[in-house]
Amino acid sequence: MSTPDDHSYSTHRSKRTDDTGSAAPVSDDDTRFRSDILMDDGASDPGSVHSSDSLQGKIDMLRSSIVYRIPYVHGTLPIGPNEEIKLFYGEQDNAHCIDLARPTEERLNRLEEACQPATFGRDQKDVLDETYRKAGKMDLSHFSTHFDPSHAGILKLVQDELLQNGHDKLTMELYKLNLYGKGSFFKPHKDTPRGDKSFGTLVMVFPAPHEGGRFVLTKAGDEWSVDAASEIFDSDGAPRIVYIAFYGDVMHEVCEVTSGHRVTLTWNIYTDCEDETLPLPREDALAALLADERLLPEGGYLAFGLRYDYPLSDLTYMSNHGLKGGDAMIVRACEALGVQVSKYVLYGADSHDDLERMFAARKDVYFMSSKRIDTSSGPAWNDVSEHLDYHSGIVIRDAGSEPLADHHSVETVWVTPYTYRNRVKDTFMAYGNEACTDTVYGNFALFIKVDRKKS
Ligand SMILES: O=C(O)CCC(=O)C(=O)O
Ligand SMILES: [Fe+2]
Repeated sequence: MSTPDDHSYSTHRSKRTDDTGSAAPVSDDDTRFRSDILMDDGASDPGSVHSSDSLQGKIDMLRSSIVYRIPYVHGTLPIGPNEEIKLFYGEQDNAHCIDLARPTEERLNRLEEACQPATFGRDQKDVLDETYRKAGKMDLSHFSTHFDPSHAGILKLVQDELLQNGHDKLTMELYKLNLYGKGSFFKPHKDTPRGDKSFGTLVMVFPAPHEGGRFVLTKAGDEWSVDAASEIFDSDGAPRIVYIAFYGDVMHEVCEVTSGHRVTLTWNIYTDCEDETLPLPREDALAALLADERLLPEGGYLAFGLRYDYPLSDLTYMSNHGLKGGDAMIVRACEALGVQVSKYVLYGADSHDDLERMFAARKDVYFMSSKRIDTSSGPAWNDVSEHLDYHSGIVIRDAGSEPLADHHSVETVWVTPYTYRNRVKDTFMAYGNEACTDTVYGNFALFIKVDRKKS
């Protein structure tokens, strides 16, 4: 198999961009961000340009050094003139073979007939709903092929782009064949994570002539699209394969195929990554900020909202080394500086009515806890705050904001916006007229403690 000849980026339509002009995710519906409350150096307007010497300038510098990369890689693989990509399918005594390098229409029609209607996962069930996904599929038990994307250099390329390292730490497993005839499509969805090591998906589109079937990816307000139909033949008409690999938390869609056959194979990508394989951080920006005594003069926390979704519902048990992209860069920067970074769960005014009352509905105040509220055991509580006090939760508020009247609170500077994407739901025992269960919601974020020991 030939090696990839390009991995150009496809059409990119940024719905929102940050002030550096990059495609970094910025404040979204699921984030809140107040960089306007840092008052000690007078830099209060988040839209203004801050000198690199100002405290706000240093915070901006750190934020922009945390690169949230394009969450997918895409390109084409040339197919040699004598190369065949044989795919066998069918039953004993009724087996067929199709060469996916140069499939004829007749063979594509036969393959289409052998496919089943494609189902998809909804509420932990496999459902058939042709208003959501109309396509043919063939499970692995019904076909086989010698084609292996890692031999074609794809594994290395995906690692370099999505893991940003040169070591072999990802693995791929062939998952399915999909065939989209005229009128077929798959509406926006995220792929079901297959275990804790789930990293993403690789889709390969083979050179079966078709029109339509654009592949659209969206993440944090940005949108990209790959028009494989126009890429499966080069300018001389030679066939090639189009590949698209993306992180598991990227929403994607196959637009309607208007003619021909769109044939894809998909692979699940798994990670076994260790910390040394993760992206290199700009630890100097973090060092400069931490060294600035104007930052949190009374001590407090630097906080970072998580920008990626994680397959584990309980991030407590996931090591920091399982984080991705820009989230992983924060951890690497801290490790390079010997600074501890911790994941905490935040419970705010929107987590529970008790907290809304306690925090006077303020959106910048949270109970911060190293543990999720323990649902399974323990005594019943009069209210959520007692519960959190028991777990040594501390109250944080945005730096420079009004202290709370009834609770000691610690100042926090958010470097990247708080997000609601890794939300946990816990039930606990509460006292009412009768003992009953109650529900509280929390979100994970990353924190660096800033100590200011007074001499
Ligand atoms: O066939 C494709 O292009 C993508 C299919 C897909 O998204 C899936 O099977 O989850
Ligand atoms: Fe998918």
